[in-house]
Amino acid sequence: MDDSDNLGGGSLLIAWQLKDRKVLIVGGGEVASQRIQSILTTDAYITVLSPQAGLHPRTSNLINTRNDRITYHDRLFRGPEELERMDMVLTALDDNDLSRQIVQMSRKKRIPVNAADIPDLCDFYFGAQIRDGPLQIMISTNGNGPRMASLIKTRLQKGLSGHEGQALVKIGQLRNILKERAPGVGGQVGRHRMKWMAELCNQWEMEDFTALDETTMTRLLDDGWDKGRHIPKPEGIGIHRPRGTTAPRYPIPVLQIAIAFATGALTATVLLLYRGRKW
Ligand SMILES: C[C@@]1(CC(=O)O)c2cc3[nH]c(cc4nc(cc5[nH]c(cc(n2)[C@H]1CCC(=O)O)[C@@](C)(CC(=O)O)[C@@H]5CCC(=O)O)C(CC(=O)O)=C4CCC(=O)O)c(CCC(=O)O)c3CC(=O)O
Ligand SMILES: NC(=O)C1=CN([C@@H]2O[C@H](COP(=O)(O)OP(=O)(O)OC[C@H]3O[C@@H](n4cnc5c(N)ncnc54)[C@H](O)[C@@H]3O)[C@@H](O)[C@H]2O)C=CC1
Repeated sequence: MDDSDNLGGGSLLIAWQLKDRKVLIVGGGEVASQRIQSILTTDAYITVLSPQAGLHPRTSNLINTRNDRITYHDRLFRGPEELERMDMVLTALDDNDLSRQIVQMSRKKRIPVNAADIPDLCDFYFGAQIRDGPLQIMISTNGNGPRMASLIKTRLQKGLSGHEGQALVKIGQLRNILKERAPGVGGQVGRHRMKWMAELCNQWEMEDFTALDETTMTRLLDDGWDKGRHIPKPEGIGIHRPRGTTAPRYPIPVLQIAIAFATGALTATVLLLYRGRKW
């Protein structure tokens, strides 16, 4: 399908940086506990507002163990003053009217807001998440099927090797060292860096990156970047893929061909036997 057939009606998928920003969560039930967990991964400061009696055990636990990031107030929401200096507001309430009012207050102050019980009024939605180190995958159905988002997540997880996060950590380190070695923003040097990094990612297997260390990274830059910006083979700079992580390049087609062959042979045999049978 052509992408241009599909414009409009979607949400912007972005990786929102919230480090040291202030997030208000009104409510402390199960949904709030999930919100807290999601926001904690961003290193934001969280304020939770809810009477103690309404706290889910997971919320209580997070409040107790993460008081470096979470400020808890054991009380009901008081009014617009709660929103002062907040960068984001989330409601996870069993009170739809209050949730609606908080959305309106946030909008007046131009603070992005999500109300767990009123999709139509949300500035943004949460989604199902797959995380592996720096790799972050969000599955959004744009409000259509939250549970289905979770099931699609499980399907996608099965397609990952488990090495992506580690590979990305190494790639991040390598890119930083390369920027130190060939400094400058934009221009010719930027274009060369980008071309070399893109080629390296295209030519190496994901697992090769996981095996990089300080020595082999230096060797890769000495023998590759410095010598005409070429891409060395992993073995050429002393990288031997860790045992058990060698992913065959085309595992599924090979298996499919084998199954198709076996099925074909079996069908032919059955047909021959059937034809040869005297009734
Ligand atoms: C619009 C949105 C707003 C927002 O919350 O940002 C929203 C809204 C609502 N969810 C409701 C119900 C359920 N939500 C879940 C689960 C999740 N909900 C999440 C996101 C979102 N939920 C946003 C859209 C995301 C998208 O469409 O992609 C996930 C993905 C992420 C997260 O919450 O962090 C997380 C799964 C994470 C994971 O497992 O990985 C389950 C399943 C379960 O609990 O097992 C159920 C019951 C079954 C079902 O309904 O599917 C209801 C009540 C409906 C009613 O009353 O009938 C509303 C309000 C309404 O729809 O009116
Ligand atoms: N977006 C999503 O993924 C989902 C959303 N929902 C919706 O999210 C909402 C919350 O769900 P749960 O956490 O399961 O509910 P819950 O009943 O466990 O929690 C409600 C919380 O609101 C607090 N609260 C109530 N009035 C308050 C006030 N005036 N000030 C401060 N805190 C107050 C209570 O103390 C409690 O902590 C529900 O409206 C539900 O429909 C439900 C499931 C999934």
